[in-house]
Amino acid sequence: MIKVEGLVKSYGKHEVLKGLNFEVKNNEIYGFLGHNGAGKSTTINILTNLIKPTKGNVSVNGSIGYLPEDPKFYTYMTGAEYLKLIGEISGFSKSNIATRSAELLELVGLKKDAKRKVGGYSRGMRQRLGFAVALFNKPQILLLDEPASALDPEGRKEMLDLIQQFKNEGGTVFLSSHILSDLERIADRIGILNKGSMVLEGSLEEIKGEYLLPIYDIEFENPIGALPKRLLAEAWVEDIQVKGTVMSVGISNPIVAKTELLRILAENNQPVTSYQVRKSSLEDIYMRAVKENA
Ligand SMILES: Nc1ncnc2c1ncn2[C@@H]1O[C@H](COP(=O)(O)OP(=O)(O)OP(=O)(O)O)[C@@H](O)[C@H]1O
Repeated sequence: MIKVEGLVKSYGKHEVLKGLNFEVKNNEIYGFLGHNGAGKSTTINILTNLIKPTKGNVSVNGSIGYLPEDPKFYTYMTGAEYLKLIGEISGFSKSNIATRSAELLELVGLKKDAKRKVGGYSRGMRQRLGFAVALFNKPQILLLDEPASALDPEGRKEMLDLIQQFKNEGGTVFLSSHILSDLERIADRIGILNKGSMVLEGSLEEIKGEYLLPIYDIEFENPIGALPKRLLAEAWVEDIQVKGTVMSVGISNPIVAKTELLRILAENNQPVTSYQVRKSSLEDIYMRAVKENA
C-alpha cells in the first residue's frame, strides 16, 4: 500500500531524512515513533505529496485522507458548516454532502456540537473534526500526524478507538506519535525513527520477542561513580542507564548475569540498598534503540 525506498530529505546542508526504507501493508496500522524533530512530519508531508523528497522512491497506492499535526479551521464556522465546505470543495452533490456530514458528525461524536462554532471547540473536538475531514472522501489510507499526542487521556482513547474502527472496516493507517503506549495499543507494526534514520522496525510481537530482556535495577546508598563503565566492559551487559543513585543494567546474557553481576557488586564494595530484576518494557527498547543509534 505504501512503499518508501531510500528516502532522503535535505534542507540545505541539514539532512532531515537519511535514507528511509519501510512498507505499510494493506489493512495494517503502522505506528511511526520518534522524538520531536526526528523527521516524522517531514515523512508524512512527503507521503501526502505536500513536499518533494530530495532522493528516493515513494509510492502510495490508494486514496488518502490526511490529518495534520495541528489542523486549522475557520473558527467562525460551525462544525457542520466546515464539513459542508469540505464537501463542496471536493465536488460532492448537495444531498451527498448532507448525508456524509451527518454520518461523520455521528461517527466522531460531534453531532450535538455540529451547530457550535469551531472556535469554541476543545482541542479534542477539533482533532475529531479534523478526523472527519480526513475521512470525508472515504479514503483507503489515513495519514495521521500525531493525532492523539496533544489530547488528554479521554480524548486520546476516543481518537485511538476511531483509528482502530477505520482499520476494522478495511482501512490502512500510517500514524506518527512520540507516545509509545498509544502505538502499543493499536499499531500492528512499529518503526522507530531517530534523527532521520529508522533504528528499529517490526511487529510488536517480533520486537518484544527479540528485545525484551531482563533489567536489573540496583540502588546504592551513595553516588555511583565508575561502576557503570566497569560493567559496560562485560559482554553480557547490553546497556546501562543511571538516574541519581539507581543504576539500571540491561542484560544480553541472563545466565551469566545472574552470578557475575552479584560478584562484581560485591567487589565494588559500595553499599546497595535495593536489587531487583524486571523484564524490560517497550519503553526501554525504544530508549535503547535510540541510544545505540546515537
Ligand atoms: N522547511 C524546513 N526548513 C528547514 N528545516 C526544516 C524544515 N522542516 C523541518 N525541518 C527540520 O527537520 C527536522 C525534522 O522535523 P519534523 O517536523 O519532520 O520532525 P517531527 O519528528 O515531526 O517532530 P515534531 O513532532 O516536533 O513535529 C527538524 O530538525 C526541523 O527543524
